[in-house]
Amino acid sequence: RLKETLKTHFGFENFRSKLQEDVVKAVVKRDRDVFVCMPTGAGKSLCYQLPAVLAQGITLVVSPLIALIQDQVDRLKSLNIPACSINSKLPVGERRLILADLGSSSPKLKLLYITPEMVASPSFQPCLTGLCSRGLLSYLAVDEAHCVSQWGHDFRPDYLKLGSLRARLGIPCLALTATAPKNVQDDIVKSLCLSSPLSFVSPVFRSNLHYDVIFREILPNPYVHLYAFIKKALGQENRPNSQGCGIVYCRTREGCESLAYQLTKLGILAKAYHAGLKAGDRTEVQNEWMQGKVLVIVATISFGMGVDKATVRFVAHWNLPKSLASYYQESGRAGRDGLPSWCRIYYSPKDKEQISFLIRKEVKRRQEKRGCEKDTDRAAITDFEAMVSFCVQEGCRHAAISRFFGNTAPSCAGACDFCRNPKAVRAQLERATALSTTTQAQSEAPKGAFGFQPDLYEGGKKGYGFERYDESESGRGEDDSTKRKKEFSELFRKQMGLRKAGDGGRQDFVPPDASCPLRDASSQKVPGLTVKAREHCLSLLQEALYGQQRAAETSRSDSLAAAVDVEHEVFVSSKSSNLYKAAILKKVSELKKTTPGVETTKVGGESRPERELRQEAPPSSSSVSEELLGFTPASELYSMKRKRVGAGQRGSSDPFQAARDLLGPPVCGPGSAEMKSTPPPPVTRGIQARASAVSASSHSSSKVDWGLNRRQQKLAEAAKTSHNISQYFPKEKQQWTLESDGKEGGDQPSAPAAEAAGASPMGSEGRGAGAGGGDSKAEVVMISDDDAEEQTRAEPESTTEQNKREEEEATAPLTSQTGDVEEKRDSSPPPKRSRSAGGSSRRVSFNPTPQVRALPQEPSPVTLKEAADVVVRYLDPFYTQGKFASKELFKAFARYLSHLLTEGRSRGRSQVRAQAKALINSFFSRVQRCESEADWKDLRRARS
Ligand SMILES: Nc1ncnc2c1ncn2[C@@H]1O[C@H](COP(=O)(O)OP(=O)(O)OP(=O)(O)O)[C@@H](O)[C@H]1O
Ligand SMILES: [Zn+2]
Repeated sequence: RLKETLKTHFGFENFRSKLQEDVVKAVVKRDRDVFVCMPTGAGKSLCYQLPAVLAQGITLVVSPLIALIQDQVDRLKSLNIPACSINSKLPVGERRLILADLGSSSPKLKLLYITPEMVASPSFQPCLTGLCSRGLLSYLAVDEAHCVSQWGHDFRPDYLKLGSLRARLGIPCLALTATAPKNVQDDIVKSLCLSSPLSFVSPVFRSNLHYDVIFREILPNPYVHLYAFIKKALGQENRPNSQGCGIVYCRTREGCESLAYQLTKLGILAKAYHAGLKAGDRTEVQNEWMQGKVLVIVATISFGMGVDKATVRFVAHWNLPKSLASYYQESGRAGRDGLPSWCRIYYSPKDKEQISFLIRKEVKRRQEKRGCEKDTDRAAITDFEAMVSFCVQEGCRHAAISRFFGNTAPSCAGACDFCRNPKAVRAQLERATALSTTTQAQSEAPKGAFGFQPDLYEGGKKGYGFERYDESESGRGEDDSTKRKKEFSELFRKQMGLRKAGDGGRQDFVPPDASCPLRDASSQKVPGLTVKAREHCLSLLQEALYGQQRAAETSRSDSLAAAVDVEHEVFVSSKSSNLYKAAILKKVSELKKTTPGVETTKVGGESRPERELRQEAPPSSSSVSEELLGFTPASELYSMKRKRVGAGQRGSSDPFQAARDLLGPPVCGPGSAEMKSTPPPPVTRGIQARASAVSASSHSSSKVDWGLNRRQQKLAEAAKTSHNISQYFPKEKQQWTLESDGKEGGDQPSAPAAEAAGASPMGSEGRGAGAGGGDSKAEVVMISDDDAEEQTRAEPESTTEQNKREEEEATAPLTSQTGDVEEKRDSSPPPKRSRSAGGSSRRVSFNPTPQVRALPQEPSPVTLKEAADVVVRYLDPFYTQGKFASKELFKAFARYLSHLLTEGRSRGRSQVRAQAKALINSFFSRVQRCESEADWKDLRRARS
């Protein structure tokens, strides 16, 4: 009967192994709990899926990742096996249907997949209790069961709740894992309350996997080395059309992008995959890889769980994995078809240092958070030590893995570099040692195993700084962030002090975590500025923005995206760590000033994070020096508001606010030494402040430009003599009046269009924080990189990990274009703008001229954003076809073209569309593949 079901339902003639058969037989008996530890790809899923099909009732399967679940459910559905999942991403309609089936007397469903969080969620309890009381549950299967163990490499606190679930359900339980050493196995049995389970544990050894380790630092050109390895592994040297493919794991998102680029440049089409990509992009890349259109995927560890591809011929690790257990799992994705496959680590001692630092940091943070130490705290350290040992040892790699999992050393038969050629391994080690001795000439000899200083580690629960799972860190309050900051600085100083001892100020930049959302996260452009400090500043900005945008119902992820932009803007224009911090601080306080109903815990008139930063910021006089150095104080920047850039500026903000500002007290301190000695009248200062805002927004950070255009000068003159300056705001008045009418919408794109353009909920208004119509800066921001992407690939991001977006590219300065745009704005009619309810209501209170409502509306020309929309749409297919050497180039080109199309006289939409199409087509008829910006230097001529 088993064989028959295996064939009719799963299409397999036989069990994959005797072990698989034995497990299935034991499970269908239903008289014992079962524990299964089988290598990756051994066919564990079938061990519960087949019994589930045969059983009366429903099998509840707990799995850690929604993506993994989705994959399994899709596979089962394709086999016509009734399976589904209830999770947070499920559309309401589908959820209702599933619950209806589960509530019926004889549900059709055979397998119900859920995450551990869902199992524990109150909303799921009635359904669970109903199923249980009606005796409709047949099995509880716990996949990736090592997540229940605090000794395991992927401990997941919610898995701990499964013990009580198991006791409550009273049905046979099956726990499955591929990566569980003895202590983890014991922990699983204990934590899941398995009662004297039948254990099926097969050795981890997979003879078809060939392991080796290459010391990256001694290679003349590591990229070329990797390229050669890939070529060889894919057999392309001899068989150009072989079906194989491979994975390169990188620790950071940035690393993925640049490595994919390097490989593609060398001739192997490789694409990056990481949580910073939009969901749609990730799916696209994964599909292309699954279908063999892209041979190499360069991914962070967010890729691979549940990916069942048999022909993975190699798995390379460009960076050191966090533990030997995870390495076994990740490398085990190779050779699932049983054919020879290659697993390589590009080892680097620098990498080791950085990762061990991150591990220690995370360990310490968690310990402090918990307030005590635990026995399991050392697990993270020892697992990482085992990983390092695997790389730097002189011994069989397979034996190292087997020993780690408690198996006896297998007969490797040349399936690792050491067993194949021990001399070469030794020679490599010697060369690496010699190299490190040279570079660290005077430095203190590292203590402890593999250069660690064990007493510094003091254990750790689970964190490595780059967890696999999307574990929510919600609830981390201000207190915690303060603590983290302190702890980080302490640990950092201590570590760096230790490392620097005697080595003459070696580079001590701590690299970003894999999930670091900062743009240009690895850049060391600002001396002394740490990634951590930048992250902290980002969180302050995000909080401020979130508070400000709440009225517009902007989500946290959007405020993060906006914060990333602002932070990056400050970062690129800062020359020292202190100036950077001061600029951030000002931005934060400025944002808070404009936040309706600010909810910050103020201590002594200042919020805690602000105070904290201020302690590190330069004295207040620095604002003067900042300006002299070319920095514009944030109070003048209004970067998150629509900036008013002088009267008549198209789409500029509330005229009354502007007038009030202009006539009121000075906005900020003096802007230059010259101004300091002869302060101009307030109105001029107000305008100057705005002029400086334009200057800053144009990224002309090297000088403060006080030049006013004619209109602005006129305005200043008028303001000196009269308070009636409204004549200079006719268009704005019209705009304001329409807005104050309470109409939301105006010229805003329709909802789907806005979404497609990346405008919802953080499109043009989102970035402006509901503070007014679009100005030139806002327009520039609008077609900044992430918007450009969103225009074609708008997809909601929902998991925590997905929301941690990383913006890799620096926003191009666009200085010249900005100037062009501004010129045009002066003479072009203002577009109507929608604004948030919050923004609108604030302005209504200043409305003295409702009668202006009747003013005729002028037609709105195509805006920069709309042009960008069009451009990206036409350009995207070319990008997809690999016609751009990099994503940066694609974006730069899109930006350039958008500006080009909106330059000069205003155009209608269809005109812009036609021009964009013609220009792009003619460009690619001349240029085979866009390799540099020089390729489009003739485009302007082509247009004219
Ligand atoms: N009896 C069988 N005959 C042939 N193929 C099988 C058999 N059982 C399972 N497989 C196939 O083996 C592959 C691996 O199975 P599965 O995904 O269950 O592995 P796993 O042990 O869960 O691996 P991982 O630990 O990586 O999740 C799948 O493509 C599955 O369809
Ligand atoms: Zn070996």
